[in-house]
Amino acid sequence: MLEIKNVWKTFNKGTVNEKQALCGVNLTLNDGDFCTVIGGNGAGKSTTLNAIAGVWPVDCGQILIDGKDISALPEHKRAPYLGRVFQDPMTGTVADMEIIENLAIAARRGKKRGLSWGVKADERFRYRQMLAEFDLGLEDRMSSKVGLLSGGQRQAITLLMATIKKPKLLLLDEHTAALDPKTAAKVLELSDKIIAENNLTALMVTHNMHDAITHGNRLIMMSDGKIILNISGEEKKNLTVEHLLEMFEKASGSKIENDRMLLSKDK
Ligand SMILES: Nc1ncnc2c1ncn2[C@@H]1O[C@H](COP(=O)(O)OP(=O)(O)OP(=O)(O)O)[C@@H](O)[C@H]1O
Repeated sequence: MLEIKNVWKTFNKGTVNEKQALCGVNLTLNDGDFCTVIGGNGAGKSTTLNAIAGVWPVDCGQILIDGKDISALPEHKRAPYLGRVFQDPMTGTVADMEIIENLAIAARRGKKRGLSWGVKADERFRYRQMLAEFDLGLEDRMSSKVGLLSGGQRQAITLLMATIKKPKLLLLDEHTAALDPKTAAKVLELSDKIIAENNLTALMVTHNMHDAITHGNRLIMMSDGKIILNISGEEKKNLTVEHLLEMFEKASGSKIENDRMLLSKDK
């Protein structure tokens, strides 16, 4: 489904700030794989997601979705394949618009404005049902402006917007990191549910080792722009934080230096 083949990315080439952020990344995800991505500070996790989304061109290598090479496509032409949720709850939604308007915009992504732009009763009913499943009371607030919602509620709406058109690939970039632990757990539960119910393929960057272990069927660990661990199947199911730390130290030859990751290891 997703194939990343020998992708390299250098920032600020030829300057004192030159940084080789991706060094020959290779990754294949099958349909329905839910892969968590963990690693130290500056390991290349967000850069990998940006490379897939086409935020900038990569130096070399290929990115394929369902066998189609999207490496040369600009960001807006990759958007139909992708759904993305960022860390900041403010980024995915339009604060001044109602919940229902935000959802309607997401559902019409890629379509030309026309007579069908108004929200019909059956569409309203569908959104109401989707929101009711979240169990956050949002189904009774469909006409509320999104700016009035809490960070967790807003992130739940962003998640729904990112998946409403069933993207080929869902990119979650530390999407619960700005939330309090209880809300983060709720948004993760919603993410699991949406991914499973729609059989989505997903990549989720997290600094929380416990979350990386307990969610998804795959786990990759990055260090210095490379994937140093790629775990799946029974090995993923039986993984513990201690084991993961040991494997990281063995594979990278160093101790983990990401404070946030270490802080989250006992949760
Ligand atoms: N647009 C950019 N311009 C210059 N350097 C960048 C850019 N984006 C990322 N980098 C650098 O590339 C390296 C990898 O960054 P990236 O954001 O992918 O790390 P990360 O694994 O997501 O880390 P963190 O957990 O700290 O967010 C870092 O050294 C970062 O400073």
